[in-house]
Amino acid sequence: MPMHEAWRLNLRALGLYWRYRPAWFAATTVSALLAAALPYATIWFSARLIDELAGARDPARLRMWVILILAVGAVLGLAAAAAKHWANAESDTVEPAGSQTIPDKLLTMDYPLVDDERTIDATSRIQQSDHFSGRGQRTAAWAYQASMPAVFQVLGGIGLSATLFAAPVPAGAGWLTALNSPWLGVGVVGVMLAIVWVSTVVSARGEAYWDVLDEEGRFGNRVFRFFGYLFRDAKRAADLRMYRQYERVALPFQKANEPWNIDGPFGRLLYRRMAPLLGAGAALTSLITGLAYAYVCLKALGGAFGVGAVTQYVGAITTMFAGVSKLFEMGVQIWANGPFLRRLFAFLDTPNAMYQGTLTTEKRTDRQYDVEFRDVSFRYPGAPEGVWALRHANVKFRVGSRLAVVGENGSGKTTFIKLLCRLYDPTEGQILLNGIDVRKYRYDEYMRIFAVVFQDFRLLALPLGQNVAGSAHYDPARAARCLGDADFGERLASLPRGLDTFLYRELDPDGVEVSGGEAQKIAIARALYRDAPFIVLDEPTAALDPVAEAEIYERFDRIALDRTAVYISHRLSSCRFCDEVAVFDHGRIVQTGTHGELVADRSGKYYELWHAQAQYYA
Ligand SMILES: Nc1ncnc2c1ncn2[C@@H]1O[C@H](COP(=O)(O)OP(=O)(O)OP(=O)(O)O)[C@@H](O)[C@H]1O
Repeated sequence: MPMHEAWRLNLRALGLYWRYRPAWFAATTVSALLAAALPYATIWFSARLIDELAGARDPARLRMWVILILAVGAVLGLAAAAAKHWANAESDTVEPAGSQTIPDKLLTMDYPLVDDERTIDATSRIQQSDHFSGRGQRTAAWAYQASMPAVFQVLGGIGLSATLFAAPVPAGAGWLTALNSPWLGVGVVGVMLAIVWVSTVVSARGEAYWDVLDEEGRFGNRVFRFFGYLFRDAKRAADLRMYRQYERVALPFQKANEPWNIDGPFGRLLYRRMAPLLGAGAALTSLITGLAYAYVCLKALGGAFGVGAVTQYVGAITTMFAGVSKLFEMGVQIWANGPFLRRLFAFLDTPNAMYQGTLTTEKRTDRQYDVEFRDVSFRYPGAPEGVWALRHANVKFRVGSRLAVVGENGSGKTTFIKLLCRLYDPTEGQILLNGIDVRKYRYDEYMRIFAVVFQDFRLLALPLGQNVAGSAHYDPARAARCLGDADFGERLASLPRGLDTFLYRELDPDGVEVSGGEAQKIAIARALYRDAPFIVLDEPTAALDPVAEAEIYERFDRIALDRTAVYISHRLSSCRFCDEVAVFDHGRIVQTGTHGELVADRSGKYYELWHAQAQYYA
């Protein structure tokens, strides 16, 4: 990647931190300035002290230099420590900006993009680089942090060593007077710069391997992430034991796909190709100290300056060149970081394709929201041509009615719900709200019309009340009422801390482990608390025992009140409570009608499903 492109990307990455916390830049800069000033002050004052010792040895002046060395050292030391403390505190504060970038993007991405293979791959690679080599956003911050002291080191070094080249060797010093040639000074600096350059080029070759490693470890990292979480998930523990999943399935897979070990491709690259280059690059810079000593000592030998100045000049030159080589190294880091940032920004710049309308959704107390599917077809992104999850669906929801959606596995029921609440947009056809295409409404407002309990709903390891209300501040009486309506009232009464009881034990040792059915009731209560005009339950009773199921259905009319209710169920007996049933088969709505009408149609799908189920209960 061209250097200017790498710079642009790194500056853009710094912009992410700037937006989050400009004070971090100030703290880092001030801290770097003070940290660089301290050694130079010590070098300068020590040189004066040594000169005095080697010369007049005036006790008053010696005392003054000693006091100055101590005082300046103490003041600068304290100031540097305070600035470092400030900079560290700022770094801790700015750290979340680094880890929040991906979650922020994922939370605002179009839903279909979130589980897209490209998103999974991109986030996996970005996090892999971040954790493994620190490449990406954090390297940009780190390069800034490391460059600032180097800049001040170089400036201070120039200030303290400028007189070195000007100080002449007296005429009587024989061949050493040759050192007075300005070209020699230029030559010495030139050779030092050349050493830094060669060392930089060698290191750059080493650093370039990070990108190769990133590519090599691409799949291995996904394996690594999967296995990293495998054992931490307590919910997997039973399966792992029952089927000896780890020994029999996971371990062989892990072994076959593990690229990290020292003998694998990863180890070969990292230890045999990259490490020697980085080592050689670092070793080369030590030549600079040798050269500085040779030049300065020869000039001192010729009588250009006293012994005190030798310490000053050697100290100044080596510190300065350490700064120069650090700046070159940072240049390499910035360059090597470019491809990683390109991937990060390619991900962050992924455009949202779903149309975001501007119409506001009317707030109606009578809940008169007419929703209609008009010839809707849908194919999942990436699904092969001709594979439709939903085909030519036509449904008009009757306000305040109960619609049951039934059908075999994979017939398109959940897809239908996801389209209804606009997690996806139809591939063909339209969904209308009060006669207007739903795409034209503001997305957040449209979503507020629905309260959905998804099949794979998730609760948080936080207090029960907050789970139900979906908010840290809520109305406890309403939350308790909704839990009661969802048949969780008795269980709530048994909890000593009531609504304040934490669910699960991740965050509270006294948290309760709720059963699958209890979790489902809490999820239903959550949907009720939302008080949306549409309530949608995707297999609301799958995990409920028969008594609870009957309870829920009996109450359902009362619970749903004047809401339009849609629920998907595999237990067809529940359809008797509904005003209408839509039967799905291979992505098509093949029948609609009441339970009674559909059961009477002996040639229909519903009849087939009903009798298949009735057999089990006969
Ligand atoms: N995210 C997805 N990407 C690609 N295909 C999907 C995705 N989700 C579902 N499908 C496919 O779409 C079809 C319909 O799935 P859907 O989940 O709507 O069925 P369902 O009727 O709800 O099934 P079930 O009764 O098992 O819950 C299935 O063939 C499924 O494989």
